[in-house]
Amino acid sequence: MALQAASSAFMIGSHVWLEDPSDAWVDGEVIEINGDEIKVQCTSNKTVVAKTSTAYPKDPEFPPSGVDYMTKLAYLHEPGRNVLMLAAKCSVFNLFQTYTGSILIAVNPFQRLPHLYDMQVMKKYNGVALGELSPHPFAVADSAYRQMINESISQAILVSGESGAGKTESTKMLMCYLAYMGGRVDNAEERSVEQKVLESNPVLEGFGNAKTVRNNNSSRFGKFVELQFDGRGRISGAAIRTYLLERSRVCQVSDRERNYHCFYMLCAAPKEDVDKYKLGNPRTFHYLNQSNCIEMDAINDAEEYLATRKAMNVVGMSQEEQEMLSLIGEKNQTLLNPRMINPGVMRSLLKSPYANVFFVTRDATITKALDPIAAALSRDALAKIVYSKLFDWLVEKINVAIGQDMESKFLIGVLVE
Ligand SMILES: Nc1ncnc2c1ncn2[C@@H]1O[C@H](COP(=O)(O)OP(=O)(O)OP(=O)(O)O)[C@@H](O)[C@H]1O
Repeated sequence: MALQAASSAFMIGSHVWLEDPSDAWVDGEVIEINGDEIKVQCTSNKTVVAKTSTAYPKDPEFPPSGVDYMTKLAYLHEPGRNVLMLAAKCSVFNLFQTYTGSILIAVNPFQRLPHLYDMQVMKKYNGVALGELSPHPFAVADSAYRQMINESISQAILVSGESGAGKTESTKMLMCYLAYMGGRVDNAEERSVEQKVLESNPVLEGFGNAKTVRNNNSSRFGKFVELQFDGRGRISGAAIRTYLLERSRVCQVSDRERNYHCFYMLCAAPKEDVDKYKLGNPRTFHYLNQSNCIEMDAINDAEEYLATRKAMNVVGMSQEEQEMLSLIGEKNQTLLNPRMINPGVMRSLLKSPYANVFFVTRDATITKALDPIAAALSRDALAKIVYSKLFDWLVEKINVAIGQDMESKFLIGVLVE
């Protein structure tokens, strides 16, 4: 949000922000006004002449330790926001989070800060009104939980922001807190619903996340996580609804980005699996080698493969179902309804450089040769459909494993857009 001051608002002595090519923003005091230009004595001691239209007013009272609430800022504009974030980074506890009204604005810290999200911190936020303690995702989750209990109304939390802003991480924190509040303690032997939701994440991320220019682990789908509660506020079930998976990525990858993680994981699987599924170097696959980015420093595909297989076991996927997923590399037909498509025909269709369009009538099979471009387009269209069906199937599988409670009294939904 940018509220730019009218040029006439500046007087000699006004405090202003000016954009600076090396320091991003510099602040100072107006010492001269000449028509539409102002001369500013900067706090860094240099003197700058700038157009009044490019200057932003500065709040001289802004506390160097920062503010908890954005609404406490006199001016909401780009330099003010930057200063706020800088101040937030410097403060002792209130790292990277602020409120504007009842909306929490969380800035991606790009570093792990476990001391801000551990059990002790959860205990601290339990039952405390929003705004009493420092801004935190736990405070938002607590407020939703309390309102659900006190007013007997289901709640929804919207997590919004640009790619890489930290939506997925914030959602995990919200889930952890809600799990802490509504966790079942009656059967310690059995894994709880909330545990299953969190444990299913690696599977969902393996097939729905990819490296983009902005985020090494970008979710390429929208998600609505529904936590269901009984009348006593205990979690009784959960469901994950996904929407708008980015299908084009399956067959088209820009440079510096990657296809979905699962493809690289499969290629980095232990040798016996690679041989079994007839996989190999990812650079030999057209859907993977369109981009130069194959390996990533931050992600070890071989380890991720094992972690994902483990998570598949945890969410209750049988060995046979896992094998079926692995076969996507070579035999797409296994994922299609076998009554509709003959596996042998499909194999020859996909392997042939001149794929055929075919129609099966009661009396005959009619085939028509496609030119290579049309054949490649058909192949891509098929791959996209197969992949999105696979993803939907996976989500359904996860939901069965987690267990929905059709009788639940309330729910708290977390929508990640
Ligand atoms: N609170 C946090 N603590 C530590 N690291 C974080 C936090 N939030 C984000 N990050 C880091 O930033 C990366 C990107 O965050 P995240 O995946 O949550 O973004 P996103 O908004 O969900 O992006 P996309 O829309 O592309 O999926 C994470 O992989 C993590 O490394």
